[in-house]
Amino acid sequence: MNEKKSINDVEVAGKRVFVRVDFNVPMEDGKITDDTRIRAALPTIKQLVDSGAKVILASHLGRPKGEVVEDMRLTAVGVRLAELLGKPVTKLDESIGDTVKHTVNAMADGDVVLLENVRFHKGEEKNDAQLAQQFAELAELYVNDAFGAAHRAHASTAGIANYLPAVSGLLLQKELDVLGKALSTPERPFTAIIGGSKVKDKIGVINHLLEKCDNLIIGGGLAYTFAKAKGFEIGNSLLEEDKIELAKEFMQKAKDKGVNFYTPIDTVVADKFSKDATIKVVDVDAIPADWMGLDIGPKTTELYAKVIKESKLIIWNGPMGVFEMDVFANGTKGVAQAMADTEGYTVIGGGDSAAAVEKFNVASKMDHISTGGGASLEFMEGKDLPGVTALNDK
Ligand SMILES: Nc1ncnc2c1ncn2[C@@H]1O[C@H](COP(=O)(O)OP(=O)(O)O)[C@@H](O)[C@H]1O
Ligand SMILES: O=C(OP(=O)(O)O)[C@H](O)COP(=O)(O)O
Repeated sequence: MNEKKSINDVEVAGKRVFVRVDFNVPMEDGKITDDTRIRAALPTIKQLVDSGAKVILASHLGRPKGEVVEDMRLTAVGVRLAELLGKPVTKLDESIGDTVKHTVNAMADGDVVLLENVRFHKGEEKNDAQLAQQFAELAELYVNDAFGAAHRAHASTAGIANYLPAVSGLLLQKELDVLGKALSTPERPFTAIIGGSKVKDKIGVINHLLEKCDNLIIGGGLAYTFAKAKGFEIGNSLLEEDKIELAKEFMQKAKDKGVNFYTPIDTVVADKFSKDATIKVVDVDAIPADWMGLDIGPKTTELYAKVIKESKLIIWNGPMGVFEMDVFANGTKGVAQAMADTEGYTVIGGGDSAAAVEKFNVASKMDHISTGGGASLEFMEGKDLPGVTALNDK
C-alpha cells in the first residue's frame, strides 16, 4: 500500500481544516456510555489546535438514513469533547449551509467547531458529489481521522478528498501502521483468533489470515459449522449449512499452508438460549440433540490460552461465546486473560472483542485496541479502505 500523507506532512497553521472523526459513540437516554472514540481522536485535534489550525470536526452518529433524528444529534458529544479538550467547542445544528459557512469564516486560529451529524443528509452515504463539495467549501484542508468509518465511501469520508488536499490524522495513521505492520511483517508465531456469530461475516478474514498466520483459532457461534464439517453432530447450535463445504476447504487450506487450525475440543451446551438455561460441558463429539453450544469449554480455553501465551503476535476478532450472559462468558474471559498475560503483541480488532476486554478489565493490558470493528475486519481481509485510498500519497 502507498504511504499516505498525514497532518505531520502539511502546513496547517491559520488554515480551516475539515476533520472527519468517528464520534459514533454508544448512547443511552441521551448520555454517552463509552467515550473511547472521542478520546482516540484527541491527539489529532490537540495537535491541530496547538499548531494554530481552525478545526472543523464532522462525524456521523448512528444510522439516521438521511433524516434529522433528534436522538442522533451530536450535542452531547460536543459537551464531552469540550470537557476532554479543556476548551470550548462550538456545536452547530447543521453540517452545511450559510450559518455553518458564516461560523467557520469567523473562526480564530485554534478554535474548534463541531458540525451536526453528517448522516442527516441523504447525500452522505451516497457519496454525493454536491454534498462533498459543500463540505469542501468550508475548509482548505481535509483530514480523515475516522478509522472506524474508513471502510465507507461516503461524502465526508471519501468524496470530499476530490476537492481538497487530503491527509490522514494521527489515529487513522496509527491504526494503519499497527494493522499494516502486523499483516505485512508479523512477528512469529503469529496467531489469529476469530470468533463471533457467523461464518458468513468472517469468510474474507479467515481466508486472508490463512495466508499470513501460523495459528488460526476458531471460537464463537461459527465454530459449530466447523464442528459439523468435521463430522460431529451439533444439536441446536448455530449452523450455516451452506458454509460447511467452505469450512472444509479452510481446514484443507490450513493443512496445505502448514497453519495450525484450532477448533473447540469441548463446549458449554445449554437447553435454551437464556441465562437461566440448564448448562453442561461436553466434548465436541458429544453435543446432545436439542442442546446448543454457547461457549467454548474449559479444555478448549486452556488450549487456546497456551497458544496465545506462546505467540509473539496475536490478533483477536470476535467473542468465543455469548459473553453478554455471564454463564457463557468464561471462554471469552479466558481468552481475554491470556491476551493480558502473554508477552506477545496483542491487537484487538474492535467491535465485540473490544467490548469484551473492557468488560473483563484487561483493556489497559492490550497493545492496540482498534477503534473500528467493520473497518479493521475489512483491512484484515486485505481490502482497500475507501477513506484511506482517497487520501494523498506521500
Ligand atoms: N455459540 C454462539 N451461539 C450464538 N451466538 C454466539 C455464540 N458465540 C458468540 N455469539 C454471539 O456473537 C456475537 C458477536 O458476533 P459478531 O458480530 O460476528 O462479532 P464481532 O462483533 O466481534 O465481529 C455476540 O453477540 C455473541 O453473543
Ligand atoms: O461503529 C462503526 O462501525 P463498527 O461497529 O463496525 O466499528 C462505525 O462508526 C461505522 O458505522 P456504520 O457501520 O454505521 O457505517
